[in-house]
Amino acid sequence: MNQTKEQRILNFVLQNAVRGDPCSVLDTIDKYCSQKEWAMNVGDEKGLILDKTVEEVNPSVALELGTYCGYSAVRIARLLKAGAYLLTVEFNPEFAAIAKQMIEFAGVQDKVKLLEGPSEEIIPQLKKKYEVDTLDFVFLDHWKDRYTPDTILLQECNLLRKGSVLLADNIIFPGAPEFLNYIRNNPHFQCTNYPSHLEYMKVGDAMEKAVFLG
Ligand SMILES: CCc1ncnc2c1ncn2[C@@H]1O[C@H](/C=C/CNC(=O)c2cc(-c3ccc(F)cc3)cc(O)c2O)[C@@H](O)[C@H]1O
Ligand SMILES: [Mg+2]
Repeated sequence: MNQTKEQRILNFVLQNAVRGDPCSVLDTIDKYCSQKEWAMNVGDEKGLILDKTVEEVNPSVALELGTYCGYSAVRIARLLKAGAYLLTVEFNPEFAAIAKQMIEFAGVQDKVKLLEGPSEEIIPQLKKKYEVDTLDFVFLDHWKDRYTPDTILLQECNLLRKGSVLLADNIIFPGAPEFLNYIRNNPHFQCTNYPSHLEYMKVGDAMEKAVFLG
């Protein structure tokens, strides 16, 4: 049975990256996906915007929607302080299995909890089942038409507090126009746009930061 692209990416990491070294895992994925097979990781250029935002927020509890192969989970987890952790949500079992191995190989498994299932089911469970009080940082990188309903759900579940930071990928390409309209016209959020490029391509893209004002 021939391999999937995601399995090829994982195998390339297992054979070429340094076990326990998150930066080497990120560099190896970026090398494979820029030279051999494109894949929808946030990538090295937008990854720097993600890094800066995570460092600025310095979250104790972070949430990621859309784990995929685990690239941004490794990217975020490597920057978390002692005792801080990332909850990452993925509903495709194959991708979840790949991401789990990627996270473990990078050595950040103690900081990452991979939650398998659709975000609309997981988000309402975060307080009771996963003992979350509020979220300091949320990275949105799943289906683009889910950004708005999940942002509304996070508010309904009282998971955001004054100063919680959302960062959304792909504002330009593939685009999240409905989310952009929602969040920029919402008086409870202070938005900032970060122009960049689509991962591994010369196509324009951007990330949007939205700080919850309470
Ligand atoms: C039900 C809610 C829900 N709950 C839990 N997990 C969920 C979920 N909805 C989705 N997932 C998982 O998240 C990942 C999907 C991510 C979706 N991302 C893009 O579509 C995207 C596309 C391009 C691009 C494509 C083609 C181009 F030509 C150019 C650019 C670039 C990018 O950076 C992109 O992020 C997968 O693992 C899903 O299984
Ligand atoms: Mg993306």
